[in-house]
This record gives sequence, structure tokens and C-alpha cells, in this order.
Amino acid sequence: MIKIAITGAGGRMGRMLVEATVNDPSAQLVAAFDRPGGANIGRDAGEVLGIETGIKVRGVAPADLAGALDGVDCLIDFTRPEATLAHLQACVAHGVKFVVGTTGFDADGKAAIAKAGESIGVVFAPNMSVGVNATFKLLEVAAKILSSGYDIEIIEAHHRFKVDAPSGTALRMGEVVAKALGRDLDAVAVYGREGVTGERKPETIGFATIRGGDVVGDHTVLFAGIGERIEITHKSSSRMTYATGSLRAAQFLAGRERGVFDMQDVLGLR
Ligand SMILES: NC(=O)C1=CN([C@@H]2O[C@H](COP(=O)(O)OP(=O)(O)OC[C@H]3O[C@@H](n4cnc5c(N)ncnc54)[C@H](OP(=O)(O)O)[C@@H]3O)[C@@H](O)[C@H]2O)C=CC1
Ligand SMILES: O=C(O)C1=N[C@H](C(=O)O)C[C@H](O)C1
Repeated sequence: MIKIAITGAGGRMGRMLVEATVNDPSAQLVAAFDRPGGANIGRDAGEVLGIETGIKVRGVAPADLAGALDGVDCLIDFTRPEATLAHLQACVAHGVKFVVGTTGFDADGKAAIAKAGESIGVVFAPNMSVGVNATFKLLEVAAKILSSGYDIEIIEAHHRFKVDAPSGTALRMGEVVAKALGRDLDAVAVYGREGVTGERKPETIGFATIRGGDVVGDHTVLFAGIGERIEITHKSSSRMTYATGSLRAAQFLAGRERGVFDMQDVLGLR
């Protein structure tokens, strides 16, 4: 039985993770954390879901988490980059495994996660769903077949509360496609267009972002040729797929002492 702690327990993903953990017979929820001062502190982690977990949400600032991880095998974190990086240090200090779903890291943040993998097991993935990870494989195949004559554009839509853009998943789709084509994403990415842009350069990979309402997460990669278009689309209708994927990631880490992995590793798709 793997002992799970959840940070950001009152967030959209935190709540899903609480529900998924208590419903998983091979996992045990042993701690739930959120920022001090939040309305859920001191309440049962399942209260907002109408379930009782027996675990009260503890108000712990990210910098103080190290003192609260006794008895935890794996921490699952879907918060914000600055909080995640502090939580990561706490896990390194305590030898606790770490599943990171947070998106929006800069290069230094990603480097810190890679470094942590030298001492603990980490799964770091912008999307934990099986469907999105299968889509990454489909994109690899499509990009190789459609390697010339097709313009590649990535369109993503999310709820109005999302704070980073493009989504981590859209960026990973760009990386997958660019790698399959031997292109450097940093050199060819175009993030939105405005004004007199000139004609599209064939090697570019464009990104377009839509934010509105309660969209859980839609991603389309468009391969546009002359005379035809191919669209590969994934649509999430529930965050539960991310939560169950995260628990799969935690189980995967149970057999690994150190290293940074992603969901392609967890699902055996590498
Ligand atoms: N990898 C994947 O499969 C997925 C990744 N995500 C990513 O997960 C992250 C969270 O998404 P979501 O659940 O929708 O976000 P929410 O805003 O709903 O939840 C974030 C949680 O983190 C807490 N938090 C935010 N900032 C801090 C901080 N500085 N210190 C401590 N706690 C903090 C929030 O507390 P408070 O309420 O007090 O602000 C809240 O509990 C995003 O980066 C998102 O892109 C989302 C879905 C799937
Ligand atoms: O913020 C979200 O909601 C999501 N974030 C992840 C991302 O940035 O790709 C995954 C999913 O799309 C939902």
C-alpha cells in the first residue's frame, strides 16, 4: 500500500487527487496540505467532495513542508511552479518520491527537477492522462509521414482560471512533433500572431491559445496541406483521468530509487 500526500489539496486537481486516492485500494491518503489561511484548513480533505477521508487538511507553507512529510512514500503536487519547487526540496530532504503535474516552469525550474532526480524518484509530466500520452505517440507517427508540405499548428483551449499559456501539454506536443521532424522547437515556435505577419514560414510550428468557461482541456494538432487537412484532437471531459494517471505514476515510482521519468515511461510507451 503506497502512502500518498497531496499538496494544493483544495485546488481543482487537489480535490480530484483526494477522491482518486481514497478510491484506490492500493493507495492510502496519509496527508493533505494547502497554504495556511485557506478556508479548507483543519477540515476533512474530502469535505468539499461530500466524502470523509479521516485526513484533515494541514496549512503548511511550501518552505515548511519538510517538517511534515513523516510517513509519506510519495507526494503528488499540482500547484504552481514556485510552490512545487519548494515542495521538491522538502521531498529531496526527506527521501520522499515526487509526482509533479504542475506546468509553467522556466528552464531553471526544469533544471531543478532534473537535479532532484539524482537523489529521489520523480515523475514530471505536463499531462497524466493515458489518452494524451497515446496522442503524443500518434503525433510522432503523423509528423514523420507528413514531414513536408504540411503546416503544423497547435491549438489548445482551457478554462478561464488557467494561469499559464500555452498549456504544458501543447508545448509537449510541439516538442514531440519538432523532434520527429528534426527541428528545434525554440527556433521554430510561433506563439500567436498579430498585425502584418508576412506569409507563414514552412518550418514554423504555431501555437494558439483559447481560454474560457469550464473547458477541462482540449488540444488539436493541425497538419494543413494544399487540398487537405489532418487534425489530431484530444478532449478531456474529466480531471479524474489526470488523477488516476498520477496514482499510476506514484505506483511506478515505488519500484525506483531515483531518476526523472514522465508518463511515457510510466505507461511503457517510450
Ligand atoms: N499534469 C497534468 O496532468 C495536469 C496539470 N495541471 C496543472 O496543475 C496545476 C494546478 O492546476 P489546478 O488544480 O487547476 O489549479 P488550482 O488553482 O485549482 O489549484 C492550485 C492549488 O495550489 C495551491 N497554490 C497555488 N499557489 C501556491 C503557492 N505559492 N504556495 C502553496 N500553494 C499554492 C492553491 O492554493 P490557493 O487556493 O490558496 O491558491 C491550490 O490549492 C497547474 O499548473 C495546471 O496546469 C492541471 C491538470 C492536469
Ligand atoms: O490547467 C489545466 O487545467 C491543465 N493543465 C495541463 C497543461 O497545462 O497542459 C494539463 C491539462 O491540459 C489541464
